[in-house]
Amino acid sequence: MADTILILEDESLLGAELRRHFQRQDWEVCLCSSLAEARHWLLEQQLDPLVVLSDMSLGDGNALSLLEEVRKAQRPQEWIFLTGYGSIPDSVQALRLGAFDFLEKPCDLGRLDLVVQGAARSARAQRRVELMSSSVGQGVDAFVGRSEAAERVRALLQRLLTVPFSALAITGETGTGKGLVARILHQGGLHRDGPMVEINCAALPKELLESELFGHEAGAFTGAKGRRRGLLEQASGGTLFLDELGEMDIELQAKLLKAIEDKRIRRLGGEQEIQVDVQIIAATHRNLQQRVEQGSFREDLYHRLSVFQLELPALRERLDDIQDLVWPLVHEFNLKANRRVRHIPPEVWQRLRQHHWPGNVRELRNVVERCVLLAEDERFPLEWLQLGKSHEAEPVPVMKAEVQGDALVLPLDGSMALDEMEKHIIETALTRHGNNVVATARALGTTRETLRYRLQKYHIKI
Ligand SMILES: Nc1ncnc2c1ncn2[C@@H]1O[C@H](COP(=O)(O)OP(=O)(O)OP(=O)(O)O)[C@@H](O)[C@H]1O
Repeated sequence: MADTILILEDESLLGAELRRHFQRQDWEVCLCSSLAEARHWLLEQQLDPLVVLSDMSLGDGNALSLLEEVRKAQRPQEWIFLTGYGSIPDSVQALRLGAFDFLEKPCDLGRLDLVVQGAARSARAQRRVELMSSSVGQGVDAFVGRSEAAERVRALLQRLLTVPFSALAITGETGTGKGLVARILHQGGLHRDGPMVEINCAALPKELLESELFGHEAGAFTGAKGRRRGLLEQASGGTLFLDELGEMDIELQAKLLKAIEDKRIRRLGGEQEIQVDVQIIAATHRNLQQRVEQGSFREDLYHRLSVFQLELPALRERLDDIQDLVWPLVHEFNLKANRRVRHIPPEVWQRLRQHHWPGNVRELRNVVERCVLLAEDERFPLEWLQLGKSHEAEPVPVMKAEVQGDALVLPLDGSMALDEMEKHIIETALTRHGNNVVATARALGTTRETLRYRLQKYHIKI
C-alpha cells in the first residue's frame, strides 16, 4: 500500500506541481489549500499521512497552530515546512514543536526529495516502536490464552479499562498474572497518564507500611527526619498497586478504606488533609472472604474492593492456554540465550498438560527458561522438564520439609504455601540458633526488626 503525503500549499501552481511530483514517486497525495481543509482531513476524517509537507503562512492562519493540534491527536508522522524568505523565527518555533525540517522557497526538488525520504524513514521507525510497545505489555492481549477462561478475563479487562473505578481487587493463586493484569489496567485505563506505584504489603512491618503509604511530617516518629510524601500522594493521578493486600494489618486496612472513600489523606504527624486522586488496584492470593470470616480482613474494605473484582484462573484450569504461552516464551529465551529451539515433541506437550502447575504461569516460565537454556539443538529437551509425576496420573508422594546438614529442603510440589515455608524457615533457624533473635536474623540475612515482625505475624513464640 502506498504511503500518504499531505501537501498544504495555497499557491495553486506550486501545489499542483508538488502533487504531480510525489504521485510519480508512488505517494498517495492529499493536496489541501487551506488550514481548514487540512484540519478537516487530519482531525475529522482521521487521515493518517506519514509525511506532511506544509507552507508556513496560509490564507487562514499559520500552520504551526495546526501542527500543535495534530501532535496531540495523531500517530507518529513527520512535518516539513516550506517557508518564505526571512521567516527564521517561525522555523525555529517549528523545530521546537517537533517538525522534521524546513526548506526555504523556492526549493530544489532533489533536495526536497532527500528531506521527504528522511522524514518518511523517521516516521516509519517511530510507528514500528509504537506498534511494539503497544503489543508488549499494553492492551488486554498481553494476557495470553485461547481458553474460555482467558477470554473471559480479557473481556472483563476491556470493560474495566473504560470504567473510572477507585478501587479494584485481583485475586488468584501465585503466578496467575495478577501483576500483569494490574499493569494492563493501568497502562490502558483512564489513569494511564499518571504514575503507577507498587508496594508489596507483606514485605514491611505495619508501622513502616503505614508511613510508606501515607507519608509523614518531620519528627512524626523517632527517625522521621524530613517530610516525606507517601505512596498514595506519589501515585496521585495514577495507580497504586497494593500487592499481597491480604497480609495488611487490620488497623491499617481501616485507614486505607477511609483514604479510598474520602479521597483525602493525612500524613503521619500532619494536620492538613491532602487530596489524592488515585485508583487502587489490590492483589492477593488469599481468599478474602475466608479472611473476613476469620476476622483478619475487614468486611467493609472487602465489600469496597469487591465492587470490581477480577478472579484469575489457575493454569491447571485452562490447559488449552499452555501452547499459546509456551511459544512466545521459547522465542523470548531463544533470543536471550542465543538458542534455536524450534521443535517441541508431542511428549513434552503431554507432560506440560499433565502437570498440576502450583506456581502457574510463573512456574511455566521458569520451566521453559530452564529447558531452552539447556537445549543442545532445535529440540525442546524433555529430560529437563523435571516436572515430577502428574497429579492426575498417580498420586505424588507427599514430600516433607527436612533439614539436611546446613541446608533446609522444601517441597515445591504445591503442598506447602509460601507463608508456611517462611514460617518453617524461621522456626528452623531459631532452633539452630538457640532462639537468639540477633543470631537468627543474621543467619537469615535480615534485620532484627523484620524478624520480630515475622515472629509476630506467624505467632511464633520464643
Ligand atoms: N495470561 C498470561 N499471559 C502472559 N503472561 C502471563 C500470563 N499470566 C502470567 N503471565 C506471566 O507470568 C509471570 C507471573 O505473573 P505475575 O507476576 O503477574 O503473577 P502474580 O499473580 O502477580 O504472582 P504473585 O501472586 O506471586 O505475585 C509474569 O512473567 C507474567 O508476565
